[in-house]
Amino acid sequence: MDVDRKRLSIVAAEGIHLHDETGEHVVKVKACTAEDADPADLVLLFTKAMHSRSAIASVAHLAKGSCCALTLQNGLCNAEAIAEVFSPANVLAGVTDWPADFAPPNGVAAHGTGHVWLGAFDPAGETTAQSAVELLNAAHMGAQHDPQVLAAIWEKAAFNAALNALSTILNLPVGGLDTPEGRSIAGAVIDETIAVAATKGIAMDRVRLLAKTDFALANHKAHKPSMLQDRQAGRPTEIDAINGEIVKAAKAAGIAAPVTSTLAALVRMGEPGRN
Ligand SMILES: NC(=O)C1=CN([C@@H]2O[C@H](COP(=O)(O)OP(=O)(O)OC[C@H]3O[C@@H](n4cnc5c(N)ncnc54)[C@H](OP(=O)(O)O)[C@@H]3O)[C@@H](O)[C@H]2O)C=CC1
Ligand SMILES: CC(C)(CO)C(=O)C(=O)O
Repeated sequence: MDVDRKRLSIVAAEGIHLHDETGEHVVKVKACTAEDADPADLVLLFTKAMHSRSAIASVAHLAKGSCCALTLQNGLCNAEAIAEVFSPANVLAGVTDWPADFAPPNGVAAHGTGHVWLGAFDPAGETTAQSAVELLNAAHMGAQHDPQVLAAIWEKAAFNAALNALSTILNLPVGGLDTPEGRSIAGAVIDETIAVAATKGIAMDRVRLLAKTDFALANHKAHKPSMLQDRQAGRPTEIDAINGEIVKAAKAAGIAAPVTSTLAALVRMGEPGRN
């Protein structure tokens, strides 16, 4: 499902052209707008975070019976947006580190393999979360059920608040951040986010998060984070849903998050319409 009718008609006619390390694959799919969508077992919300509310509202007619909705988007508050439309027991949330770029008009360029970690938004949804894991693994997505998925979502937000924001400010792919300065700024954002999450009772795993950051710096050197892709295409970024939500939570808890907040301000200064 998409909002762009021209793109939908190309995808419907020619399929999605997926380029990965094994070559090019053409995947035929039914492509349609939300109003033409058939009843579904699982809806995956994969817009940018600022479009979550409108996208999920457009599929409200699918939120019946046991139909579930899963977000693997970056940022905080996407699952909450889904839960305004779907019953909380049918909301699944998680994160992914699969790196990919949209290759217009109907292509996707994948830059290496990745994983998915997902869990239930409400304890009543844990069995459904397991079924979603099995479904994604039938498509070799490297999915795992994570009963502490809120911590994983905050860890991903910390990762993105550091690397996506820095990469966007510097106009450099991930490999360009692999300097002592880049690592030090990323480490400060990670520590600030851990402190904010702790005030909400969320225990982030600092060692795991630093290891993921190291892995990205070493292995995803050519990847342009989605925020940088948005900036280069002249689109608004997800800065409010990532750094912005961390800073908002820090303020609510009465603690400082100066590095995360400064990166947010620098990214906002370059948003479309600001200059
Ligand atoms: N790219 C990556 O490698 C990764 C991305 N993510 C996260 O995944 C999410 C999606 O990212 P990505 O795929 O890169 O984003 P893109 O911007 O490439 O794709 C989002 C698509 O959603 C469309 N869209 C906008 N509004 C609606 C709507 N109301 N209904 C249906 N479709 C809509 C957009 O259309 P239009 O272009 O016309 O606006 C666009 O085609 C983001 O949260 C991102 O941070 C997470 C991990 C990796
Ligand atoms: C690909 C990945 C995991 C790292 O940059 C990402 O989340 C993004 O690009 O937004």
